Amino acid sequence: MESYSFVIVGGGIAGVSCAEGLALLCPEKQILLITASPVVKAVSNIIHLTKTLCEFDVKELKTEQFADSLPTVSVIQDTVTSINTKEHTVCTVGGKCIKYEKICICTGGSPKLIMEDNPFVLGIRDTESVKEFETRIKGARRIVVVGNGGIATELVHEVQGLQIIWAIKDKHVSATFVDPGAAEFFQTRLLRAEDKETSQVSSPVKRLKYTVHGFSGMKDGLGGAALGPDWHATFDIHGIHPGRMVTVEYETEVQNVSHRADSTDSSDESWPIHVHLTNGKIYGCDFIVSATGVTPNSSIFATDDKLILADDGGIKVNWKMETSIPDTFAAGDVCTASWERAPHWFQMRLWTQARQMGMYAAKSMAASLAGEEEVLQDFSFELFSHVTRFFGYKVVLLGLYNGQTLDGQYEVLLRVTKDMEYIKLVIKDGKMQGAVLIGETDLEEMCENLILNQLDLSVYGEDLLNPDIDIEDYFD
Ligand SMILES: Cc1cc2nc3c(=O)[nH]c(=O)nc-3n(C[C@H](O)[C@H](O)[C@H](O)COP(=O)(O)OP(=O)(O)OC[C@H]3O[C@@H](n4cnc5c(N)ncnc54)[C@H](O)[C@@H]3O)c2cc1C
Ligand SMILES: NC(=O)C1=CN([C@@H]2O[C@H](COP(=O)(O)OP(=O)(O)OC[C@H]3O[C@@H](n4cnc5c(N)ncnc54)[C@H](OP(=O)(O)O)[C@@H]3O)[C@@H](O)[C@H]2O)C=CC1
Repeated sequence: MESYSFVIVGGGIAGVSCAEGLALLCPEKQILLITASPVVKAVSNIIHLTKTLCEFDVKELKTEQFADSLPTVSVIQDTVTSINTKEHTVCTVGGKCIKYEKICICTGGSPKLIMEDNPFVLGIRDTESVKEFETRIKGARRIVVVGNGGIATELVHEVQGLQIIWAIKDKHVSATFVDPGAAEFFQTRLLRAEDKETSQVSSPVKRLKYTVHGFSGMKDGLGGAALGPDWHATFDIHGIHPGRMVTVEYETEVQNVSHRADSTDSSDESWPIHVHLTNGKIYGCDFIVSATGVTPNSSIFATDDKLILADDGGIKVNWKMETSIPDTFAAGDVCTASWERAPHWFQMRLWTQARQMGMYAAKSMAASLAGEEEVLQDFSFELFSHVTRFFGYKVVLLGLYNGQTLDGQYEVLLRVTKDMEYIKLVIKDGKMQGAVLIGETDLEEMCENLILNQLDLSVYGEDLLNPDIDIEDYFD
């Protein structure tokens, strides 16, 4: 039987970062990456904006290309069906059984759709699903987007040439990421009717280009690795009309859908599907995008011993990224951080965290193989940090940026310059707990430091955000 020191399951950012980390830390050990997808996702061109905040490009590499780049890493494209944790063996659909000493599960997540099996309900996760979306949108006049997180926020801004009904449970848009004030700040760009390409709001794509040649889909219907920054940039996601129109339906959910011709909406057109919202409105549309979160792929293969799962379905991991089963680690979207967290960090299923967890799992696995007891936790778990783009603006989120875990016991310092910047600082007992920085604020480094060092800022009061005072001078 083939045997490896380390086996990693999954070729997304978490699995690839884990493999790269192990190759670096244990150059004499053999590593195997098993992935259902024909391409793997690797990080490149990392730009550190602060200690914890970084931007990077994502490359899609064919499995052979990735294996060629690291001499001790082998890659097979296959689907894992079972892991025997006592025997330390992993078996695949392709009939392979492989022995390992340490294994890391990085199988990601799948879209959690509002209606599984309804052909008019699409989820977006990997290249294949965006291609399906691209095909469907070509002839579309109207779509209903359900969900109020990352994908929905990006879609309503990027999709052109058709009417979008955005149905959200909350009182404001993009609630997974921002507060009502920031949502208000986005409003002009959200409702702008003209074609984005002819307006000033589009920003150049600096990062990822997805080109997957000869990608003929996945074995066993398993999804590929998740998309990430700028995923929409290389797909043609235009409907048939010029411009676009977004109607937001607030505080509502989808009650049911019907295909009946007698379901009527306010238009006189005929539609293949009608969406009945809990607020009583009915919208006919060409299809529905369910951008309603992810379910961790934690139970897609058998294990002899039961992996303990968290309430959200993720595999519980401790601060060393160890699961409940010895020699079995997990990282990325599939796992749920179940250690006592630093006060300003929490888990969100993001690209950045998948990378940090994959790299850190590698460190832990290497130490475990070497019998080293002590592993220092990575600095990145000290502070939640995320940088992205919403509605054409740079968005930086730091620490408890929405007052998470503070039970409403905090103050907010705000500075808003219409169409330019939105800065929100979350302060408790005079100390900064979090920040939302939208636009080119250049404040990320200072805010990061102030959250980490918990300096008492009471004496500065509102001067902290006084545009006439260069507050960075205070803290040099
Ligand atoms: C449209 C979209 C946009 C996003 N944008 C951003 C963003 O701007 N910023 C950000 O930080 N995050 C973003 N994310 C989230 C980010 O992409 C994910 O959090 C991250 O990629 C998760 O990485 P992962 O390696 O844990 O999982 P995945 O990327 O899902 O990889 C899982 C891998 O496991 C393989 N696999 C699954 N089951 C098996 C099996 N049984 N056997 C073998 N292989 C298996 C899969 O084929 C895949 O290769 C976005 C996600 C989506 C869907
Ligand atoms: N730029 C970025 O950083 C991006 C990040 N991503 C990441 O990719 C992953 C997938 O994105 P996405 O699908 O948008 O997931 P998110 O977790 O970001 O958002 C899911 C949204 O759907 C809502 N929701 C859940 N169930 C229902 C339901 N039955 N009916 C109506 N609304 C519902 C959630 O509300 P509630 O929370 O109240 O349940 C939430 O608003 C996430 O991990 C996300 O963080 C994706 C795109 C861009």
